[in-house]
Amino acid sequence: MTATTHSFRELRLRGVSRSFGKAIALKELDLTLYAGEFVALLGPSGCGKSTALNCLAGLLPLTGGEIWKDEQRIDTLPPERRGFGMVFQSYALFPHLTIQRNVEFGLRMRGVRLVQRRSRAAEALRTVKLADHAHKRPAELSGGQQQRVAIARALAIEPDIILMDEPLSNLDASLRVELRTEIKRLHQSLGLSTLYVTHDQEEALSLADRVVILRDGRVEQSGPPATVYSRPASPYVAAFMGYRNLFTARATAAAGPGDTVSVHRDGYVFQATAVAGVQAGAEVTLAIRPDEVTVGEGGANQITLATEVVEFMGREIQVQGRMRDGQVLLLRTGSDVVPGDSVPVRLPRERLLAFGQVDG
Ligand SMILES: Nc1ncnc2c1ncn2[C@@H]1O[C@H](COP(=O)(O)OP(=O)(O)OP(=O)(O)O)[C@@H](O)[C@H]1O
Repeated sequence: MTATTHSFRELRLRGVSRSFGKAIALKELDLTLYAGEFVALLGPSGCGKSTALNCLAGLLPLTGGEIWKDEQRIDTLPPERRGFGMVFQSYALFPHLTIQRNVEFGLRMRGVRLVQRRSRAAEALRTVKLADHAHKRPAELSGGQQQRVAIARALAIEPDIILMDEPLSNLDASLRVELRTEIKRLHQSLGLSTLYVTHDQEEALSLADRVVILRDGRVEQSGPPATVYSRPASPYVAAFMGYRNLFTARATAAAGPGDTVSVHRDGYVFQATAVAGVQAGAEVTLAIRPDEVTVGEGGANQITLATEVVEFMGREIQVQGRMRDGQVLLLRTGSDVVPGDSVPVRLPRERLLAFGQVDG
């Protein structure tokens, strides 16, 4: 298949809400997808990701808000007229149909004639490198191959946008990584606009041009992978981005966004980087990733860690220890550390983030 010519500029969710009785799954969600973009909707279970995708696809009616594709309002259209291809966690293939017929299915529903159907399905199967399996039935393929069939089926209808809901979740670890690369390759070669739902930060960061983190049915942060990874906007996003060390301290002076802020905690004084403005005397949450904590003497933010648990991780080890005041700290290092050691470690100022305590 050749690179997509986009038939729209932007898809816009405006104040989209969805409730189930008293439970609010989406709260006035605003979200824009630009043509050609790969956007990952990321968040923990229950934050509203699937609801957002299903509202978009027309599988769930909205209880508030609107969805627009350029100047066309589409939340009032039936699913098949919205121009989306869908890929689900469960491959949702028909077991009694051949792979070829499964891929043709959406085209048949749209009244595409047999000859054209055949050639478009064959082309989609070539794109996902499954042309040789066209005559087989789903049960004869691996999980990863079945999901590629589902992707081919979505591609065959030549959608404006592909919606993917946790497409890799049913696969084992090695297949997951393999198909992730395949999805990235398809996006790079076809330039298809994609909205991809996942709870896996690594998947979101590796695939997407832009990551949107949802919290309780609202956008908590939206930005390029490198930004949400190194500059999370809140402790909630930080926790999701692998900042496994989160603990409180108190600011000794006010600081603006990006400034160095001095904080103290139980006899320790740390220099940290303020993510947003911090008031003097305010409680802050400090966040640092285990792989940013360094072992060794020297420099500011030096503490001694009483090590408790050491886990072998391949190139590195993960160490769990306690600070003098009992606070648990995780680090990753190539140094030789054993349980029961007293190890000097440093929390580099530029990687130790301080969040004002607005949302816990
Ligand atoms: N059919 C339903 N009836 C009642 N509540 C629902 C229904 N579907 C979703 N919810 C609720 O809406 C909220 C958002 O659910 P949703 O499935 O969108 O979350 P999610 O982020 O996709 O989570 P998961 O990854 O577990 O699917 C949750 O609190 C959920 O319990």
